[in-house]
Amino acid sequence: MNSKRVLVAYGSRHGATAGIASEIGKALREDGFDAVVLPADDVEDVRGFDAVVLGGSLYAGHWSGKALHCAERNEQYLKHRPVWLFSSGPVDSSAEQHEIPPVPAVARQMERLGAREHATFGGSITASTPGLIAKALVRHGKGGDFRNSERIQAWAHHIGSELAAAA
Ligand SMILES: Cc1cc2nc3c(=O)[nH]c(=O)nc-3n(C[C@H](O)[C@H](O)[C@H](O)COP(=O)(O)O)c2cc1C
Repeated sequence: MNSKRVLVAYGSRHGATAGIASEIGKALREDGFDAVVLPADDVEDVRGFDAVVLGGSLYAGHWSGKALHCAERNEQYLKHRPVWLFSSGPVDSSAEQHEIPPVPAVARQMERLGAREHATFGGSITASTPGLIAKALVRHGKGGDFRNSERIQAWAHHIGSELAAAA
């Protein structure tokens, strides 16, 4: 067991991003890290962690406010730790086809925190997603679960290898 503690925090409205965070946490635990997965709202202090992965879902071109506030609240400590950011959203295969850059607020956080990398993962809208827009999208055949476990796990193991190399 690697003694490094890694926080995987997420801002999610309906659980899709929480699922991605949980896969990242699982992959990091497989790599021997002590990975803890928490909703971004519950993160009060990151000082107990050696590294942080923070992600949020995209709505109308904006990153989750929960993830953004978590980054802002903890800025002074995140700056001194290795940080990775991710976004989740596209309900199509675009995230598989090309790299989707961070939206402007996330790009600013990358800069402020000196974050190592950003990744965009596909999102999910299914019949159980609440909200009129989500329901309409599903009705018109535009829903689906585009979270790609293989890609999520590969990114998490890549983070794990960077952290192990820095040991
Ligand atoms: C009203 C609405 C607006 C959305 N806007 C975006 C968007 O601007 N960009 C994007 O990539 N995905 C967008 N999505 C897709 C969501 O980001 C996707 O469903 C995501 O997996 C939701 O994650 P969550 O359940 O963790 O909140 C939108 C979804 C809805 C319902």
